[in-house]
Amino acid sequence: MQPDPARIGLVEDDPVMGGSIVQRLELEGWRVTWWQSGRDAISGIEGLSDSLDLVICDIRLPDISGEVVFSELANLPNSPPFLFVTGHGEIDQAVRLMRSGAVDFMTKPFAMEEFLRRIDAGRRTTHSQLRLKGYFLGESPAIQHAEDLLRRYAGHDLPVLITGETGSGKEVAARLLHEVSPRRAEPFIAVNCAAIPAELLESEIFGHEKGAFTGAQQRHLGYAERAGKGTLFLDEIGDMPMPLQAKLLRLIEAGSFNRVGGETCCTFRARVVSATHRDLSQRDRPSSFREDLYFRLAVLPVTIPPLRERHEDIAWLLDRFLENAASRSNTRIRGFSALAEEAALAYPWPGNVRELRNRVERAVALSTSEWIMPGDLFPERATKPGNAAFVPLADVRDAAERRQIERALDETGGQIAKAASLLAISRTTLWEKMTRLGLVDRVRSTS
Ligand SMILES: Nc1ncnc2c1ncn2[C@@H]1O[C@H](COP(=O)(O)OP(=O)(O)OP(=O)(O)O)[C@@H](O)[C@H]1O
Repeated sequence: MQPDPARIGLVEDDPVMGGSIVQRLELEGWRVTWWQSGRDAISGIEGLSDSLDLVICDIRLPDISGEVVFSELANLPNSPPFLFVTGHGEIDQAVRLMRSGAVDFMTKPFAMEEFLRRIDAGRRTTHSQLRLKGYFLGESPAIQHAEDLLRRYAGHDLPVLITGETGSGKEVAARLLHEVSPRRAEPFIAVNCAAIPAELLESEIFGHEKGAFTGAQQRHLGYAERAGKGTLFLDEIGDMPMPLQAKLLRLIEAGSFNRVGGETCCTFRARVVSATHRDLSQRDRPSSFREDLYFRLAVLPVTIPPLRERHEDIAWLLDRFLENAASRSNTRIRGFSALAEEAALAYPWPGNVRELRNRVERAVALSTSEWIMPGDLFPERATKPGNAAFVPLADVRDAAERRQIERALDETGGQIAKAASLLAISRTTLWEKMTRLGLVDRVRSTS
């Protein structure tokens, strides 16, 4: 199944289950170390942590729970990824563990082929390969954390709720989730619940039979049916009218629905992924949103942070959208001026990524020089001084210094002496700045 033999740790107290897992994994060519209690596993894994590619851990153990094993080992410098094996009643706990960093979970009973596939996907080598390929959503630790979660959620059929401000990239995240899931060859159907008039939404989602209402001249298949075995993405779910919420709950819980005016019960096979810019959690949920539906939709939650909380992505997105816009037009623009970049880093981006994309596209269309200037990105500032939001000057300087240092280190393959010379500062000054800005990991050689 895989070229290199993996080293797997197994924490399972049931001798029959444990024995058969060990036998099967060894047949696959993997080396397995088996512990039958949580305490034995903690001391065993501590000693082997570096060399284990994955730990498969039962949640219910005779002495302590698998959750305690995981949390006690989580702080090891090179702690291995954990795949949990759970009973049906423990899904909530498994989901909580995934949110705190476990790589995956399987519910008993499971098919061995699927189990092997999950082990192969979750083990450490695959993860480092994934890292090497880079992330799709951005460069900041915050967005990479969200992307890691989405990739972990991809192998499951449970509903996912994506929360984030308008324009932050919730639909992009939903599409990524679909693309990395086993459903990728099936349809991805996106429905914006806020954009469709309430009286049409039911027949748009569930379809209708001929004659169901005036004007229904033929049978119409709704989004739920057209999604097939793919993904049904319900955007702005917080705007779904109350009467439809009950029908949606049935769609998810029973896996079935009726077309409007129809008697036949249709089977629903798609995965539901929904998104909202509102906080639908218990604390702030509007009374117009059903609590039971919220819990059903949010089994696997993920938050897309606003752009102002992920500065590292601003420069990355600027370059990406500039490249896109430039490839579509016959532009002679070579890039962003340092001042334009600083202005972008200092701006709070209330409209998030969508606003950044629009501003770059407009700047490319209107700029008259080879380098995009602050006024191209923020033309309104020229006419409305004082309108722009302010951030501390020190933050602007740090962001600009970080970006230039990162560029110099990239250019020199992480060699501090050469980078210092490119930046026309001493090695000591560069080192001090890198320490302050948290960039010391980028250094390869201090020669
Ligand atoms: N990580 C990203 N990489 C590239 N483009 C992105 C990224 N995130 C968002 N975008 C772009 O930003 C715009 C808004 O993204 P998207 O529609 O996914 O946001 P949203 O949160 O779903 O918005 P809304 O709340 O309005 O539904 C789109 O043009 C999208 O292509």
